[in-house]
Amino acid sequence: MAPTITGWILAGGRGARMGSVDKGLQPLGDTTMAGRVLARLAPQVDAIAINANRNLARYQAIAGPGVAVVADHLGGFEGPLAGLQTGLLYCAAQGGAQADNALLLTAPCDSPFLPLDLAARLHAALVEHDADLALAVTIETDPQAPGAESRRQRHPVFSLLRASLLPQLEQYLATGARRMEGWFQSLRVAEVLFDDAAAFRNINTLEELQRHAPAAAATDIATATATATATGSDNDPLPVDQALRLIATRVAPVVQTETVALRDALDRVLAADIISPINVPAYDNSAMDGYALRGADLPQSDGVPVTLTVAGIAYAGRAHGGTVEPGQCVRIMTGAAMPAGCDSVLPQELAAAIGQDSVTIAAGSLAPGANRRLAGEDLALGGVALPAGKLLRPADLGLVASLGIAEVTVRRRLRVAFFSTGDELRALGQPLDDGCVYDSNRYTLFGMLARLGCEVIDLGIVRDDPAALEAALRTACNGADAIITSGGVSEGAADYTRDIMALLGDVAFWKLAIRPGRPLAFGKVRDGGASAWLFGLPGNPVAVMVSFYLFARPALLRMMGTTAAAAHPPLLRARAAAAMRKRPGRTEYQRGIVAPGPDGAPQVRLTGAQGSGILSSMTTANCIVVLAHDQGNVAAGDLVDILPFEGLI
Ligand SMILES: Nc1nc2c(c(=O)[nH]1)N[C@H]1C(S)=C(S)[C@@H](COP(=O)(O)OP(=O)(O)OC[C@H]3O[C@@H](n4cnc5c(N)ncnc54)[C@H](O)[C@@H]3O)O[C@H]1N2
Ligand code: MOO
Ligand SMILES: [Mg+2]
Repeated sequence: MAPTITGWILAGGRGARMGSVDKGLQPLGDTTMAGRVLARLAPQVDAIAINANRNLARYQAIAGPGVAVVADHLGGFEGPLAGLQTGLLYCAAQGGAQADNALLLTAPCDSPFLPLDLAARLHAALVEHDADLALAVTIETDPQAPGAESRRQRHPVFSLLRASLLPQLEQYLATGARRMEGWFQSLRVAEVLFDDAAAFRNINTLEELQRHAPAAAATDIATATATATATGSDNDPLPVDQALRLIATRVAPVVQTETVALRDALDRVLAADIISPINVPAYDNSAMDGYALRGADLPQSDGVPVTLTVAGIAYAGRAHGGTVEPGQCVRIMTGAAMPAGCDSVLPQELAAAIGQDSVTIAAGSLAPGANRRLAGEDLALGGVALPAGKLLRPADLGLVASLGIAEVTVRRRLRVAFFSTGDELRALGQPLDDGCVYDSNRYTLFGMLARLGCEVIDLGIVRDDPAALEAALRTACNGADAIITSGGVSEGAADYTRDIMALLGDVAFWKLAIRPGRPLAFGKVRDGGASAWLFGLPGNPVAVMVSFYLFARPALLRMMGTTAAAAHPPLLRARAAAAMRKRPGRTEYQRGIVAPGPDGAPQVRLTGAQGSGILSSMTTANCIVVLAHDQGNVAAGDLVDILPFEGLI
């Protein structure tokens, strides 16, 4: 299960070095220090809250509704460790079923330049080292003494920790100790080195604040570059989970909603919980065709048979009006309301004898209460029938209909622009000149986007020409929420995508530790006031599909407003029919065909050559075999992970 990360902004200090002002409330650019930290942290986490000990109402105004502002559990400005404790208590209170998996990410309110990949990188380290806590580290050099030795600086207030540490922290606090680093000594701590020390700089004095205010507007761009430094290079490609995390922490659901007729809601994302206005079923009813009776009338388990008088008949939609007296029963059909007084139904085939107006029941043939469907047993009045974020499937339409609801509010459709790049590409209908290929990526992309229910904007083929590329991206920004391109992201002499994307926005280029799909660009591109998230996918036809499914699709689903669970379908296990070659140190996505093996359990074989230009392998396959980062060669008979292409729905 994916962890839930709660962002926790530490704003509970006295601000001693700022003349006791409330640091988080100091204006910075067009917002406040805390507002800025909130804006940078919120996209990285699942939930966020502010920890403040003064001016709670003003913090609430900055945070807006839905963001909690929480004062320290220990009163009296006891320092950041008390803030941490309050954060862990907050997680526990929110926790529910997720509690074991909950994480807290702290950041101080006076660090308006904090990295946009803070959560992603700390989380990756926490998992990799199976640590209790991950914290940020930078290398500091003294600007006054450039030649002097640099030192490692830990930033304990930028920590990601497991919410389950609360009892340990309470024990530590009970000793009277209050130092963060003191407590950390008892924990498994993973350090994460960030290149950009300036991102962690905090503002301590009013003079510093004045100095930084003008620069604040420019920091989005500066930190975009910091994000880009998490790039992964040829020698050190970025693992899949880090890239996914980075993407997930940045994109947010579209805000607009629309109300549509129930049938039009198929494959759309529910914008608000559907609360059941009725009980379903609305009344107790029979699950069987047979005889409704009083459980108390049934024979003792070792007793003699009982004969009941049939006092009437109940149909679905036509109830038996009267009350059933002891010794009586009612002939009843499936779905008919239970007559007053009855609590059990004898299926007719279980009757020992059926007479003209009587039924005989043998001992032990029925338990009291059997075959009665209770009012509200499917959906209870006032309960959440479907949660916001649900991608509506056929069953969901039926469920909503069972509540009598004819229209639902869904998020608006995502608008996705896409184009192919390459001088060698020819559109369908054109002659295939020497050295050219037909543009197939726009068709696979169209299909994949249409399946997601996106509004697609096809911008055609764009030449390997910087000006043409720039124009296409600018056009795409206007009117699209996301842009998908294929080709030109590698390092060939005609691969311009990277330069133009960087020119137009904040784009990270990665070499991913995967195959296929190594080069990938992700980020935001802008044109005037318009902007869109951009996925620059590699050109090879299999790479474009694999990188779409693995990276773009989950991000688009999140933008559509689905819950994280929907964005990542579960991997299943199948037995390898034959050996598979696999190099450790990268995740490999091989095309497979899964079918029942000799024992009936799923067995998978590869489609043959796995080159990333062999598109036919994608049409032959019915699944992707996912071979994990650290995994080596697979022997015949080993279990491997697979991602099936087709779901039932
Ligand atoms: N020196 C290096 N070369 C390459 C590397 C590398 O790391 N170092 N990575 C290789 C990998 S892996 C891939 S994938 C590709 C990615 O290249 P680009 O994104 O720059 O894509 P192009 O060069 O434009 O095209 C690659 C390939 O795909 C064909 N293609 C492109 N678009 C389409 C389309 N719409 N329909 C059909 N086929 C398409 C194109 O003709 C090329 O054959 O770079 C490797 N090189
Ligand atoms: O991404 Mo490339 O297709 O790995 O070959
Ligand atoms: Mg290329």
